[in-house]
Amino acid sequence: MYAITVENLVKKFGDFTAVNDLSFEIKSGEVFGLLGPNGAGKTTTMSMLSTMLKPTSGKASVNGFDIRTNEDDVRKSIGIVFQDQSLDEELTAYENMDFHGRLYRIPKNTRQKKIAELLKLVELDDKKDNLVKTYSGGMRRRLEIARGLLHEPKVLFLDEPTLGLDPQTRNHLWDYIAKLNQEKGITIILTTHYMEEADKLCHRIAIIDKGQIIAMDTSEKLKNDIGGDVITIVSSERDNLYSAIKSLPAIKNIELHDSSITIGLQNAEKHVAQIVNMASEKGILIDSLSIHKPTLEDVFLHFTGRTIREEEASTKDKMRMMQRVRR
Ligand SMILES: Nc1ncnc2c1ncn2[C@@H]1O[C@H](COP(=O)(O)OP(=O)(O)OP(=O)(O)O)[C@@H](O)[C@H]1O
Repeated sequence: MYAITVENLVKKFGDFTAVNDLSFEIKSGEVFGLLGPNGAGKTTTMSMLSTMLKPTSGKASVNGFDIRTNEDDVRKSIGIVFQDQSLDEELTAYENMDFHGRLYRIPKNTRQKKIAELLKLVELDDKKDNLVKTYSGGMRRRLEIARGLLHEPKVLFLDEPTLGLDPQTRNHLWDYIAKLNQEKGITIILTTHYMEEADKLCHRIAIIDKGQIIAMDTSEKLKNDIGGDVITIVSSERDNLYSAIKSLPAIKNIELHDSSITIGLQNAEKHVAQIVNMASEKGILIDSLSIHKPTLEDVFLHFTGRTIREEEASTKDKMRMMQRVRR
């Protein structure tokens, strides 16, 4: 049983293709992640699936409802927590929840019961009468998630759920999201540019770049596919080194980057001496060498030749956080 099916989805803004022929399925009860750098097309995809944006072409259904012809039913069956904060700062947490419940026409008794239950779930019940403007970033996100669940959606959309939060708060929020999925069986689709977040939370991950899915699987499988280990070598003579070692039989894949060479292979410790010896026989200097288990960053690098560039992302985080504070 699929919660979401997407077939050849495309979104163009003028001549620019932001989402380019995406196809995937999400099973009921799954936590599915769209991982990619800024501008990859993640938010645009989520906006189309949640009916906030019309696709240029392609098809998708959410909880069995067509996103093009059955917008109301899609909306009623999903909860959304998007990047830009939409809480009313001048209201308390309870009032924010209550307002949302009224919008969805949830009867008073049920509403009161659900609000109490959800505020407890996200551990905000003792702060329910405090104004949201006194809340920290992490508390606000938890409240947004609780609010998104008030009308009992089957699918929850989380767009960059931990954007701009400190690592401790981020960890805390991951626990809530995992708990929601396990205890309530809610299907979750989330976007992130934090590899650790995708790794920790998602049953399956679609790595997206320039509007296209470049790889999709479980985190473990994606990492295994590029070799059991990764050796990263930094050398000013990396072109020569690349030519010298590229045909070694143990090497599963080898890539040349701006400042390094990455090698995917099994049992790296067995082969590292051979690589170093070949370099020294040719008089090639190695500046540094490291061995590690593949990460999702290695997977991204493997498919795109680039890194997800956390630094750039964090500049954007800061800008967004400043916008939030100003509101
Ligand atoms: N309304 C719009 N008009 C024109 N271009 C747009 C519009 N919305 C998004 N884009 C462009 O589409 C591309 C994908 O944007 P999108 O927001 O989906 O990326 P993203 O992967 O979610 O990254 P981010 O986390 O930065 O939002 C970007 O190049 C963006 O500039």
